[in-house]
Formats: sequence, structure tokens, C-alpha cells
Amino acid sequence: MPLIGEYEPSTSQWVRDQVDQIEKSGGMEGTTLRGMPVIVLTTVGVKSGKLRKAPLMRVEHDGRYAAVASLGGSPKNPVWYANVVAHPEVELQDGPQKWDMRAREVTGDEKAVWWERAVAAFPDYAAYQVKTDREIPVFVLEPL
Ligand SMILES: C[C@H](OP(=O)(O)OC[C@@H](O)[C@@H](O)[C@@H](O)Cn1c2nc(=O)[nH]c(=O)c-2cc2ccc(O)cc21)C(=O)N[C@@H](CCC(=O)N[C@@H](CCC(=O)O)C(=O)O)C(=O)O
Repeated sequence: MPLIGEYEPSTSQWVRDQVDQIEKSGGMEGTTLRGMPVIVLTTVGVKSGKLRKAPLMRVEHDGRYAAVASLGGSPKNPVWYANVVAHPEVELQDGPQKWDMRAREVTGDEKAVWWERAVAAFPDYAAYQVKTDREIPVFVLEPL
């Protein structure tokens, strides 16, 4: 069941622009960052209840995806992290396809496996984790 609610664009202009480009092209344009594939994660705002959309690097394995709350290695989690914790039902757009997914945060060995996949897809994640004492959270998104 697709998420219902009013879309509230990100306060970050380059993020808003990339979401717009992906959505307006039906997922055919704007789907890369420095040549690496990008997906769009839609979450429900933990306070506003509005729909929030965050482009993330595409990390996929056997129909499941990882959402890596890296925020460039900043000391704090991205705001969407709290949204997903509060509302694990999310929507993921990968190119022209959209799926309703359930997110769960992974830890331990399972996280290690997904972290390896994430760094293989986007090597900067490794540098981000070196840059911060914050352990960068990883959600696994599984189709509902
Ligand atoms: C800027 C901020 O966004 P954020 O949720 O912190 O997310 C920051 C970034 O992670 C997000 O912009 C990502 O899209 C950045 N980003 C990546 N970010 C990542 O963390 N990982 C990635 O792999 C990644 C890749 C990526 C690729 C392309 C691109 O364009 C951006 C990429 C934001 O939108 N804040 C809103 C609030 C959004 C929100 O969810 N509000 C909640 C309330 C939150 C609260 O106040 O507690 C609500 O609506 O209820 C605001 O300030 O008004």
C-alpha cells in the first residue's frame, strides 16, 4: 500500500533538485551521483507526518536494499533516520520502479555483510565511517 501524505521537499536545494529530476523523468534521469546509481527513499516524517524523500546510494542484493544513514560522515544521523525508526514502512524508487518496503536496522554480522556491499557500491562510505565516531546505521529494506 503506497505511503499516503503530503510531500514536503528537503530543505537542501541539491537534494530537492535531484528528487524532482528523478520523479519528473519517471526514474529515467538524475539517477546517479558521480556515475554511481542512486535510489529515492520516501519516509514518513516522525513529527510532521509528511512524506520526505531522500536520494541515497543504491545498494541492492537479491531484491533487498540497504539504506545507509551516512550523511557524509557527520557526527549526527540524518533526520530521515528517526523517521524510519518511527515508521519502518517506507517506499523505495529504483529507476522507474517503486516498491513498498519495510526497513529494519541491522547489526553485528548481518550489518558487516551489508556494509561490505554498501562500500562496494559507494567506496566513500568507508571514508565517512573513518571520519566519525558515530557508527553509521544501516537499514535493510525488504519488500512488503
Ligand atoms: C536536510 C535534511 O535531510 P535529512 O533527512 O537529514 O537527510 C540528509 C541527507 O541524508 C539526505 O539529504 C540525503 O538525500 C543525502 N544523500 C545521502 N545521504 C545519506 O545519508 N546516505 C546516502 O547514501 C546518500 C546519498 C545521496 C545521493 C544523492 C543525493 O542527492 C543525496 C544523497 C532535511 O530534509 N531536513 C528537513 C526535515 C526533514 C524531516 O524528516 N523532518 C521530520 C522531523 C524531524 C525532526 O525534527 O525530528 C518530519 O517531517 O517530521 C528540514 O530541515 O526541514
